[in-house]
Formats: sequence, structure tokens, C-alpha cells
Amino acid sequence: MSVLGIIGGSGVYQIDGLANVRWQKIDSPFGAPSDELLFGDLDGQKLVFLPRHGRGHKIPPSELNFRANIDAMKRAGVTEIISVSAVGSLKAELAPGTFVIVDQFIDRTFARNKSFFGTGLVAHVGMGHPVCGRLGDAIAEAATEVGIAAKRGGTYLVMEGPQFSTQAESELYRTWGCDVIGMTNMPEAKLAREAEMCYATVAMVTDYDCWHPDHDHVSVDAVVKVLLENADKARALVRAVAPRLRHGPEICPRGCHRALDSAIITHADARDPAMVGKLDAVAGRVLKG
Ligand SMILES: CSC[C@H]1O[C@H](OP(=O)(O)O)[C@H](O)[C@@H]1O
Ligand SMILES: Nc1ncnc2[nH]cnc12
Repeated sequence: MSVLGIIGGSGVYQIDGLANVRWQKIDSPFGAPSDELLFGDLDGQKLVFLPRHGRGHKIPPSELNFRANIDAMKRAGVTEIISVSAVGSLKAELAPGTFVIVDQFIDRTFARNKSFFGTGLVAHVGMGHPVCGRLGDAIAEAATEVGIAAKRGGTYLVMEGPQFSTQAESELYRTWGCDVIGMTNMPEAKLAREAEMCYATVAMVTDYDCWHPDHDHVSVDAVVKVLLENADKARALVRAVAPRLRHGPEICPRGCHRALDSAIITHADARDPAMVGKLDAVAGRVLKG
């Protein structure tokens, strides 16, 4: 049965309209997740919500325990993850308030644990298509249904932060053809792929970063203002996506749920038993047999 996971970014610390709700602490061998997980049902679809920065926004991007967050979601039974994220725009036509269904990333982060695997158990998953096209389709259809203009496709530059970019950096990313910029979706998307979960991002444009001559440079106040103005739209979008997954195929036809089938290179006899144990949720499907 599909279980929809929502990772709520800046400004998204709750999710309304769920039935049978409960906050529950989920332990992970990778440490503490950002918060308890919120379990509930949305129009018959099982849903698990995690506020990425914790309730009250306590954890900055570089200190997020991405591995614990993804591992906890996997333990909670999540099969598909939608990240709802605030981003800056790197293109004039992507004005604040625009939704972008991201399909590519450039990962410029450097101070984060990026893999569940390592010495004793080595794996290399494919990241050519870093988001699930099926989930992207469901989000795009849901956006049309609820009347949200969403751009399908776009490249999200993931920076380390927590400071915003310099103007020279912002201009550089524009020459690379990037559409939006944020600080959180990597290594989240990589870890979701390693954990064999579909992943897609709904990016809400909140500002023009610091490159646009006619707009103020990004500030937290400006980001929060635009987020609050668009919160109802984001909620409506999540609500419209849920039934589409309930009626979709259980096993992702794009291969997300089988990403480890040809990724592990360490010979069975050479695997570190402690790592194998730690990866019971993430990779149990392929390690057990
Ligand atoms: C509050 S502005 C900067 C902050 O917002 C974004 O977070 P998220 O992706 O969790 O919505 C951005 O990546 C920064 O972490
Ligand atoms: N301009 C920006 N840069 C990085 N992260 C952001 N989140 C929202 N706006 C951003």
C-alpha cells in the first residue's frame, strides 16, 4: 500500500485536514530525525508528515540529519516523498508565488552526510533522473485540478548556506541555466533514492535571490511573507495529489522502488555486519536474501 510522505520546509510545520492524527517519535540508527512524525489519513490515503527544520524551525540546513529523516520515513512505511520547499528564483519569469515542479538538481553542498552506504558496504545508485517522473506527473495533474499555475521541470541549485548567496554566485548559477536555488533538497533526494523511495519537489518561489536589479535582495522576512500568502495553495496541492497515488501502481514503474537492484558492489562475504544491520530499513529488501 502506498504511503505518502510530506517533508515540509520553511513555513510548513503542520499539515491540516488529516484524520486519525498522531505525532510519534521514530528512532533511527542514524541519529535523531528533525522531529516526531505526524501520521494520519488524507481522504483515505495514508500520509506521514515531517517538518524538515523541526516544529518552530530550530535546525539550519547544514545541521539537518538527512539520513535520520529519510530512514525514519522508510521505517514509517513511506513509499513516496514530496518535498515542499521555499526557493529563490534565478529566472525573471519565475516570479515570487510561482510553483516549480523541479526535475533536476545541481548539488553544491559540501558539509553533509550524503550516503547511507560507506566502508564495509559500498553502493552507487543512479541519479540521472533525480526525481520520480510519475510523482511529478501526479503533482502536475493535481496542480491543474486545483488551479495552481505550476512550471513543470526546472533545475534547483542546492547551496550549503546558511547565508544566502553573493551576487557573483547568483549570477554564476544563472549562467548555468539553473531555475531556482535553495539549501535543503540535497542530499535528501539522493538518500531517498538509496532508500528506494520515490521523491519529488514542489518548490515555491519566494524571492529573486540577489541578482534582480528591480527587486530587493532576499531576506527571511520576505521569504516568510510569500510563504504565508501561498500556504493555502500548497495545502490544496497536497490534498489533490493524495488520491492520485492511492489509485496508482504500487511498485513505481520508473524504478524508484528497485533502485538498489544493481547498485551494491561489495561482495556478500565482504560486507560489514554492523552496516548491514543499520541498513535494515533502507536496504533490507536487497540485503536479506
Ligand atoms: C527561510 S529561507 C531559507 C531556507 O528556506 C528553504 O528551506 P526549505 O527547503 O526547507 O523550505 C531554504 O532551503 C533554506 O533552508
Ligand atoms: N534565495 C534563496 N537562496 C537560498 N535558499 C532560499 N530559500 C528561499 N529563498 C532562497
